[in-house]
Amino acid sequence: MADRTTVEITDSVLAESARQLLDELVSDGVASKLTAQDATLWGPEAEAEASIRLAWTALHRSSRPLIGEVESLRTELRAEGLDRVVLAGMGGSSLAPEVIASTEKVALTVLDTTDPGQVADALAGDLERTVLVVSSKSGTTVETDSHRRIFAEAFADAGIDAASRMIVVTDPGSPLAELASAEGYRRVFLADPHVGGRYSALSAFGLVPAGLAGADVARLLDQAASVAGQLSTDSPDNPALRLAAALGAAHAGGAEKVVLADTGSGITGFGDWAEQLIAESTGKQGTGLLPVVVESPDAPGFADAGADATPVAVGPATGASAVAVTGSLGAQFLLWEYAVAVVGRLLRINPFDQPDVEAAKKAARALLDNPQALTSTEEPAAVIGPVEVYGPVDKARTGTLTDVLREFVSDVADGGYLAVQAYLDRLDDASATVLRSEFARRTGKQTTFGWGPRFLHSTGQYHKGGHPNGSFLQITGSNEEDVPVPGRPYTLGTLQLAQALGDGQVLAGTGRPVLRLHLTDRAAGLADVVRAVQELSP
Ligand SMILES: O=P(O)(O)OC[C@H]1O[C@](O)(CO)[C@@H](O)[C@@H]1O
Repeated sequence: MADRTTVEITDSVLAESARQLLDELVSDGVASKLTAQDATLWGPEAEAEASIRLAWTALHRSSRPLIGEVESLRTELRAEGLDRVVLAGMGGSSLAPEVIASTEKVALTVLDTTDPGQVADALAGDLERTVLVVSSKSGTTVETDSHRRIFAEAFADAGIDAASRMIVVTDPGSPLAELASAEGYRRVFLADPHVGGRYSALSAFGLVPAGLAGADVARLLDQAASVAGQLSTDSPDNPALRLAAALGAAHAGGAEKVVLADTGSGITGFGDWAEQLIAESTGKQGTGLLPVVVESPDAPGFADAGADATPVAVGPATGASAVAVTGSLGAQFLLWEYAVAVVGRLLRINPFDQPDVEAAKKAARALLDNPQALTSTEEPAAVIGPVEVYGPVDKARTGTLTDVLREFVSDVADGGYLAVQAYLDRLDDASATVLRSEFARRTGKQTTFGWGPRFLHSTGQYHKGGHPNGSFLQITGSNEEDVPVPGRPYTLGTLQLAQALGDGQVLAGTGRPVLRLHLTDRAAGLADVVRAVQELSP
């Protein structure tokens, strides 16, 4: 793993335009003020929120006591034969531990889905060996609460004392903290409430699940500590200021997309974590940076990035990258957090709120309260084999799936983007991910891919609040089996559909184009959709 933490701006034009911003950031003392948790950096409107969101700058120190606590709990659990860790958590409550665990190659089953099949597969694992980490800062997130209910019932059905298998990470005083104490859950880790979800990688939210799964969390904090001094220095060599200046200058020049490719960082899946940090922090008030996570530096969107995008290497620079960021995982977490907070200042937005996420949650809740709305009225505009088409398509021109998609992509704005949103099983339906590169190659448009509802807690903020130039392709699927949510009048399948339709309504309500393809047979439908995209002209 590359240990030296650097930000190299290899594109000379970008380097030149970043220089002025960098000088301003240095002379304004932004790095030292951020380290000192100065809440005035984002203007008066953001000050109240910022004043309760900046403790992450010190987590490499303040999280130290967790190292021993996590290690001793892990030892205790292992001694009881509990070595399978399942994590229920959305967005900031699961993305960091997933990257940490994958990078260290330790097993962690992450549940950030409402797909009934995927949850059923996790339930079918060996419950005798399982602990469930329930992570939620607010303690109210519907997906996480559903997973907790489902696992509690499954443990009980298997004759296992559920409370003894529940480990909670939450903010003090949250409904989850109260429930955990009322139910006598095995262990509650209370996190620092002055750290927001997407800045919580080095807090209990990142460290507890990853550490219980076997990751070396002390090393992670050491890595972050090793770069903290550099990040707090008001100097043009400060890597976070360099990254912020490069991204800010690129945005000012019309490149609002940040295309992230791993170029040999030694980190697995860093883009998925960075995606939430960038999109939820900056994508609001009609502005922001859209993260586009691609498969490799050769993938479409990176090597052929146009004027609307900046190719950023996570790892050493390549011929195509404009910016390259190297460093160990702990160092990169802290570096990107600093950089994105500083980009918030450059874009004049509050990087610590997510105002448009709530709209989709509200729409989903309304649909759950009126479940007939999910099943009854809407007729598909077309049914093409195992694929139902929903949306404003021209029926006269929709003979084949390729026709439908051709019409849809022809409307993607110039310099806009296409977002593929798959409300499917990210393990069993993993082949859906090829749609990102297939669309990007054939349309020449920047294309993102997200699993629903996971992306709702990440790029979902940008989709609704960021630059209004996205087109949205939702993919939903029939469920062979469904999973009831104990104590709730709905199943996971109903919740999943309500989330897709709710977000679709909100997107469409802002005038953004939305097309939904519903797969009545997932495998056959996905194969047809992929084939149809491949038939679009390049
Ligand atoms: O930790 P919580 O409160 O369950 O929230 C999960 C995620 O949901 C969001 O609040 C909004 O989608 C994210 O910012 C957050 O990381």
